[in-house]
Amino acid sequence: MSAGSFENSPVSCPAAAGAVLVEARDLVLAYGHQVALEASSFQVPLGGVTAVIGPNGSGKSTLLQAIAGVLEPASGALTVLGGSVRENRQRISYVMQSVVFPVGTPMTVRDVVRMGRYPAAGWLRPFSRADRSAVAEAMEQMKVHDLAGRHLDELSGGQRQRVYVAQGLAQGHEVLMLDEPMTGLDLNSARTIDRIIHAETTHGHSVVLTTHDLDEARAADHVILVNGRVVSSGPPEKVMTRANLEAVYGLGSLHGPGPSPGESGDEVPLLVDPDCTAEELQEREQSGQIP
Ligand SMILES: Nc1ncnc2c1ncn2[C@@H]1O[C@H](COP(=O)(O)OP(=O)(O)OP(=O)(O)O)[C@@H](O)[C@H]1O
Repeated sequence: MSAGSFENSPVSCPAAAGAVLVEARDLVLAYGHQVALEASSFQVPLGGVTAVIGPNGSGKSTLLQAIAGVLEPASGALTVLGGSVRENRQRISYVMQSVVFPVGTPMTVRDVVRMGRYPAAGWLRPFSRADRSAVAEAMEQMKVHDLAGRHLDELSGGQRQRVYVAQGLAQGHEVLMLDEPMTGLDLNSARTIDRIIHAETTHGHSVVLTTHDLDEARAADHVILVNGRVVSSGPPEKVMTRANLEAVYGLGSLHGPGPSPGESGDEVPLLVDPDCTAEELQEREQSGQIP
């Protein structure tokens, strides 16, 4: 499914106007000496859905990891929820792109979802009634309660993805961060996650997700376009301009003869549907469907 909607309804419980979820100043992110995100300054508003888009390897996951406190900035300043990432870490749930448990790990769905409570409950404290009900509710929300006793190994990729999101929900949070939550999901699973995203925002929570689906990004409240740095950050209509998308996805070759957009001020007709996803465009380009 192209989520593309977040159920298409307005956020019913928006955060205070002007409130800020993330503030970055000259933020540089790196793995050792390898810089993944060059100096970038941007803001993310509190509340609603923020979509992080960009080509493969452009730094989307890296950016999420930094906001979630998994990766320390190499330099620059990063504040989340008005304070340091460290002090606000527990207010953020982070669901990785592909949580990797080694094959054969004897963990059930329930075990994995329960792990979402550990940051709050600690590893040693016995589970309280509130912990148990948070786990049960998260499994119900993500429709994995029927699978509670099954081992992770026995699940399909889409079912596993729903379990990981349930783990994030069980944590209890103000900010839910999802790395490519819709990738590889069938229509029903994608709808389930779409509904959750919508429900989160109606409760005044913020959702930050990465996606390759440009329709999904267009349905977001805020978009961050990355390509080794934050190229643009703002409302979708400001960020997802044809010029920006072409510059980042390198779609110049998709145009017919004539000046590049922006050179003449005229819109140049695209040879492909501008609404197709970046992945679809890449596939068509590779298969020679697009000159
Ligand atoms: N653990 C790591 N160690 C070293 N380099 C890494 C690591 N993780 C990512 N990188 C590099 O950092 C850059 C950004 O990677 P990142 O995973 O953030 O991209 P992405 O936009 O999320 O990509 P994709 O769309 O393929 O998921 C890439 O050049 C990648 O090779």
